[in-house]
Amino acid sequence: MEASAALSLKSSSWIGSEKGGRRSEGFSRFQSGIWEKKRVQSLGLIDSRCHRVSIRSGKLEPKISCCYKKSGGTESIHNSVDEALVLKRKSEDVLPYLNGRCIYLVGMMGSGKTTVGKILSEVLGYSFFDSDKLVEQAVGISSVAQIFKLHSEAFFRDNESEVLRDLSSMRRLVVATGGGAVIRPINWKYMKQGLTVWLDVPLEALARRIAAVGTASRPLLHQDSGDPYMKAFARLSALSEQRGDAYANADARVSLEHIATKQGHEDVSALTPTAIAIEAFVKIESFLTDKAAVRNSSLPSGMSA
Ligand SMILES: Nc1ncnc2c1ncn2[C@@H]1O[C@H](COP(=O)(O)OP(=O)(O)O)[C@@H](O)[C@H]1O
Ligand SMILES: O=C(O)C1=C[C@@H](OP(=O)(O)O)[C@@H](O)[C@H](O)C1
Repeated sequence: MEASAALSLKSSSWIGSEKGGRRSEGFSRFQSGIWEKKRVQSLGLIDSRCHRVSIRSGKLEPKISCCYKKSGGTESIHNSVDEALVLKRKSEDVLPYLNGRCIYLVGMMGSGKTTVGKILSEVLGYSFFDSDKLVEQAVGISSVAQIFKLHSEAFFRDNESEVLRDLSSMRRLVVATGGGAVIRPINWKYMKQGLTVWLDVPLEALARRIAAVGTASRPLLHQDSGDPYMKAFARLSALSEQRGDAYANADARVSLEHIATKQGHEDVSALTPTAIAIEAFVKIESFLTDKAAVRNSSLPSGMSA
């Protein structure tokens, strides 16, 4: 089945969980001395391995963590078998073009980088990293909010750049970056070693998601009082203004508004993370095949790269 056909399948609103690892429920953790792969869950038809590795002092330490949350331990994150199948098929289309290159997800806080990143990594058989978690591990402080409080945002940003630098020499990873990683040009140099994908989510939807889970883990949005939605919306708007076009540097843009229109939904909240992951593959494939076509067109006739 073509992705476009599957994207038009009826889907219901998706109710997810906060940043997987930020809450401990359903989050099992393993450590091992080798680059071990561990099957941690079964998502029906999909090979669902998910690994994380820690970086300390600029060195990669093979710490493997299972990072997918399924509330209640039984429900699948995929809306339907059809959706899961399309996802699998799209991943198989994209895999040869990716050729081991990493995928970096960029986007505002709450745009779904962690949620979608885990799905992409599982189906590709890539490892998953959350750059915020890697900074926490490198610094030895268990939350980004505490790092901001005990040190400063600049200290966090320096460590974030170091983490991205270390990741840039690796292959076969999906990385959920922090929402502010895009503001430093050096981070783009690191991320452009792989493929960058922008999850473009309307501010209203971001504010709704963040108001639902609270702002405790996101220091730039934290508020002591006031209506959670209104406060989150105001802060997100200001940040988005400051960041200008930074996200648009990404190689591929996944617009939730665009997917919702294609699927005939009025609101992006009807979209499942799997549908968003499928669109990410569509956009990645199109970027990579366009690039290959440009390369081939510059070769002498009869040759291909
Ligand atoms: N497609 C979606 N629809 C509704 N909520 C979502 C969707 N994707 C993620 N969420 C929820 O939004 C919040 C932020 O998602 P997360 O993946 O942690 O974003 P990020 O890593 O970009 O900050 C979480 O509570 C998550 O469950
Ligand atoms: O947008 C930002 O500046 C930030 C986003 C956060 O990551 P998420 O996008 O994963 O929430 C985290 O890195 C930090 O709180 C700063």
